[in-house]
Amino acid sequence: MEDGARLETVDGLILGGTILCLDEAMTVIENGALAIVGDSITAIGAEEDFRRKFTSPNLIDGTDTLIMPGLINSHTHAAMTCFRGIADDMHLMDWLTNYIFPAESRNVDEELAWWGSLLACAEMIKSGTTTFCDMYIFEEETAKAARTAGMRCLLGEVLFDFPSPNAKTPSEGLAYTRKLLERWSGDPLIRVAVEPHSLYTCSRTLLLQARDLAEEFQVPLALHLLENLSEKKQLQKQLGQEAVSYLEELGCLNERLIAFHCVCLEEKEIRIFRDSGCKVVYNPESNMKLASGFAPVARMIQEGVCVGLGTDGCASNNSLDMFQEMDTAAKLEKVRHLDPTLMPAETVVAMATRQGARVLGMGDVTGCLKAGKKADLILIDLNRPHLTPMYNPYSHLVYAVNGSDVKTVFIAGNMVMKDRKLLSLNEEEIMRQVHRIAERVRKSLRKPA
Ligand SMILES: CSC[C@H]1O[C@@H](n2cnc3c(O)ncnc32)[C@H](O)[C@@H]1O
Ligand SMILES: [Zn+2]
Repeated sequence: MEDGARLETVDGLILGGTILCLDEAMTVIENGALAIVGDSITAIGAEEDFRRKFTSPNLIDGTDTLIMPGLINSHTHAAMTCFRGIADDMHLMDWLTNYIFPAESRNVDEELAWWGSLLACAEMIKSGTTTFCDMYIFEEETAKAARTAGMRCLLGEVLFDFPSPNAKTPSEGLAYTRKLLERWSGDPLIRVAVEPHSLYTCSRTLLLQARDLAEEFQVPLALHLLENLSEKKQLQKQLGQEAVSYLEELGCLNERLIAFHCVCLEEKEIRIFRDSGCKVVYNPESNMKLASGFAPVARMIQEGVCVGLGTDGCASNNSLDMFQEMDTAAKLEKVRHLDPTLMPAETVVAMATRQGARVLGMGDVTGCLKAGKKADLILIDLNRPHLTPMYNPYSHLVYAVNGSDVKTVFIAGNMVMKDRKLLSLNEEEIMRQVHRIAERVRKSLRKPA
């Protein structure tokens, strides 16, 4: 519009700041501006132009901020915030079978799933995550919590051969998943996946039923895969073949498969994953803490596998801060191969945004800033000593920024945090409730098994 002409009113308008679009061209706009209408971005451009074109009742000053797509935590177990620090410094199978599974069977109920998921949402929004992929127990509670928080989510009830606190049999787990799929169908923020836990906890029959359900609803099929060498060896013995060839035989290898961890994926299997469009989520902090090993992440990316980034749950990380995860993701491959050129900052930021969205089947919706995409974005405060000066914004995001530098967060056009104040959640009340739940968890640990 020309000077003097009427300004167009938009629902939200950010003026000023450096915008990182994270589109294919990795567009960066200095002194940028962004307009929001409804749940979507309608325009991105120069501050100078936008001041002459737009006005809004919700004007945000972006000066001295980095504006980027909200981060995507592609693998977590949200309600496990209630088990943060419950058992550390042990091997995966010891940790899982002797500590985590028993603690879960004694304590996980709808109440824990609800408050634990709300706490996770609070932690994630406060550290810049706008979308997460979840696997846990009583996922209806997680869905409702994410909806309350205003977060975008792909989630699924965990499926096991053995009873979970929510499903006495695998059939009950599948029926619960079907209900989730039906109930949340068409929701603007919540999507449902079918999520068998792993190849070592699910029978062939259960995996085939899970595959069929995912096929029927055309949704992702997500599972833990080859998390460490002992799992690989156990599966070789149990199945008489490699895990990936077993998944191939079961007809699970397609563009809807999401495999978490993949520490022990071989070269040949990386190419099979690429050719069948399977997606991978890299969890470096969990892999380090449980000493699971080094996933061949740089090789997967070089070969063209779509790889996202995830924190895993709060009992194996023990934080949901994706900035911390990006820092580790960038450094671990460097030290492993003694090659500092591996996993450059731009690649890691793309994993936590655009590629994460593709992994979750949401590439058309979120993961980059572009007109037409949903307005899922964060503003990072640069006016801080540890972020001064800034030569390269990607370097800053990976090596210098931490979650508490996130100032303001929009998801689907709604402001869910402003100037570090959560607008969709009551942080104090959530922490109070989780303290209360932790008391009963603590007592249950003192009882003999
Ligand atoms: C995640 S819901 C199902 C089940 O998985 C357990 N779990 C948490 N983290 C991991 C991991 O890294 N590998 C395997 N299983 C994991 C969780 O405690 C639940 O019981
Ligand atoms: Zn996990």
